[in-house]
Amino acid sequence: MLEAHGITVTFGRHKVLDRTSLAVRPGKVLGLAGPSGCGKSTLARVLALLLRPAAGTVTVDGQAVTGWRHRAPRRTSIGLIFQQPRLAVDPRFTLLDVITEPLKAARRPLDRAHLLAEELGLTAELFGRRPHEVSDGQLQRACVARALALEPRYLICDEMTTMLDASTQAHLVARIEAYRERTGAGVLAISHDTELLDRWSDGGVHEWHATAAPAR
Ligand SMILES: Nc1ncnc2c1ncn2[C@@H]1O[C@H](COP(=O)(O)OP(=O)(O)OP(=O)(O)O)[C@@H](O)[C@H]1O
Repeated sequence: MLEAHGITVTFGRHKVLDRTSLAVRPGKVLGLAGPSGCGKSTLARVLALLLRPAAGTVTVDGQAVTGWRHRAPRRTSIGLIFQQPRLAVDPRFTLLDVITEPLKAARRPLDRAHLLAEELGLTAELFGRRPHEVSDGQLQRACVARALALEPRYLICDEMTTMLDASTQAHLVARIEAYRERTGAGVLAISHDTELLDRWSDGGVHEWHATAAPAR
């Protein structure tokens, strides 16, 4: 399980998360909905071990993350797909660079990148293009391929399809479902689209009504 226990995050005097807890089970999709600004993306970054909370712990398959200097295996066991792909990639990278980035960092063979790209519906002519030469949907497909490259045990999809058309959304969700079925990965699906979450989540939808503490 990927678990957050009593997570508190404060930006300046603004307490964004106040002792928040949540658990993503292997093989299940947990939906997370809630009003804009309530801290969903902040929690996603904490769970992906990218942001250290002021209090609370993250546990990955029973192992508490301590000290926040993760060894590579634990960090690579969680994949994060961001809402805005253009903010999530280096603008100098080609789509193939985007997909091979984690493989290079983990010193894994790069040939897998072509297969991943094909599975995500990217044709070879797109491999050499840079972010400004592709559509948002094509770039997000590359970001999903990047997130799956190291076969993470957990995937966090943070408003992954909000800005995309219905057919691209359906394709990306189907790819993640195929991955989940094959590997038994757990998925946290964050979205404003409660219809999508109702369709997608078999591990329940966590409706997060609590708004963040107001800034004083
Ligand atoms: N690095 C940061 N520094 C200061 N404030 C931040 C930072 N990141 C987020 N915040 C603030 O924390 C609050 C929660 O932001 P977050 O992005 O987690 O909300 P969200 O629920 O994901 O919203 P949305 O649904 O609109 O994406 C917001 O008020 C935001 O302005």
